[in-house]
Amino acid sequence: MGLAYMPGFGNDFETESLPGALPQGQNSPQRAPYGLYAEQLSGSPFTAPRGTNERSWLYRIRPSVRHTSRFKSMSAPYWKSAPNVDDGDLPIGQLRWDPTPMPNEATTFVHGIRTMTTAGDVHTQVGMASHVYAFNTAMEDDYFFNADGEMLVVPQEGTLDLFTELGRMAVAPGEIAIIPRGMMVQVGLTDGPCRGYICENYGAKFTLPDRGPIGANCLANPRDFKTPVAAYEDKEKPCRVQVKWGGRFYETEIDHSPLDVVAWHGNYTPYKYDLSTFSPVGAILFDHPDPSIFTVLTAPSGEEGTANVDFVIFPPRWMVAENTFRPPWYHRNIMSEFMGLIKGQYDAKEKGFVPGGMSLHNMMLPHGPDAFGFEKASTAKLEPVKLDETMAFMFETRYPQHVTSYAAESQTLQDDYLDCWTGLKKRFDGTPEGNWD
Ligand SMILES: O=C(O)Cc1cc(O)ccc1O
Ligand SMILES: [Fe+2]
Repeated sequence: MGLAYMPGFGNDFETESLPGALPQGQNSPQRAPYGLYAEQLSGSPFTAPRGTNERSWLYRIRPSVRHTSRFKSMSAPYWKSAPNVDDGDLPIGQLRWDPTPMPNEATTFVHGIRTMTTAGDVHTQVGMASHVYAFNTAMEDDYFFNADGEMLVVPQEGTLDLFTELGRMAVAPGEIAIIPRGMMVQVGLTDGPCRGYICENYGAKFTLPDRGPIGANCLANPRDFKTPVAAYEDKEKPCRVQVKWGGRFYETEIDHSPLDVVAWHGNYTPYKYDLSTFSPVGAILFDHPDPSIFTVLTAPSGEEGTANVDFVIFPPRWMVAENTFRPPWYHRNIMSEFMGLIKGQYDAKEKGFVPGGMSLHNMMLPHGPDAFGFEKASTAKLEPVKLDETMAFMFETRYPQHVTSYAAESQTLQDDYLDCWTGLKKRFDGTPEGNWD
């Protein structure tokens, strides 16, 4: 697929797939070019301050009100929303899962989503959900939008073809994509079955974190975010629009494709980002910094420095710190940490946490390197070491993450996760050196 993208984060873009399709100098001409309908998609209240005001103007073959009528409920039993109170008494402990198996039957993206955790309350636009997806079949005449939140998609296997209202993106493992709240999408695949993770963000949109004293460069740079150019289909045949709204699912039949936006302008857009363009900043003399230095995107909660959810990565990097225990320290955290592994190994858990797997270290629950990792890092010669061919990530939220019954009862849940810490011996023997035998 030779797809084209426009660079920049939060830019005001304009794009047309037919010459002259985009009105110039105004949004609502009496008649839009090509007989298109003008429609505004508001991603923020009209009155939001400039810095967070987001909307796009879409010029489309039919207005989307022609795409959304007579909804009937649809079943998507594994996609849960917060508060997920029906699932009863579920484990709070440190949890870890093996990779979700690929489905055996034909499964599309929407039906291949399994919720692992939910946090906050979808009805008040607070919190998030962590999902896995595994699917093997392209959506043909099905289209989907999620009114409950934006979706941060983190592929682990297989390249996604995300055909959104504003254009088309190919998103491979090592890249991420954002599908804005309310934006129509059709998900296809290009190179076999797909698996990955989704952060469904019910709250304020993801944005770039401030860099503070780091300055004007490094971490995720705005130019590396890519928004698709306009693309449309003029398809007249029976189709379905599937909707997630208020934690429930609905479906409606229509007689044409809703991906009929010929031109658009604005700043409420889907985008993708290649994680290898993240320029990490880290410890160049001693100690292990807080993982917030690796924040790619942050979704604020309204309380300063307290994210509704952060998306943090652990990319390839050099470890050079002197006289330092280099892996993550032992930790208890008011924030809740859901982690996944896209490829390679994670330095706190060389075994057991595998690509496609997941872990959950919930609010105030202790965690840290396993016994093997502790031993190794405590005795290693501290030369410069490159952690290479690796990419782990974390969805870190201020709200406790409640596991779903699917996650708690899954065959992939590791019963023996806690054992990874049992080998942590008492080293204290009253001498300043401690006992390292
Ligand atoms: O592995 C984790 O739990 C994530 C994590 C990484 C790190 O470098 C420091 C703290 C932390 O919680
Ligand atoms: Fe942690």
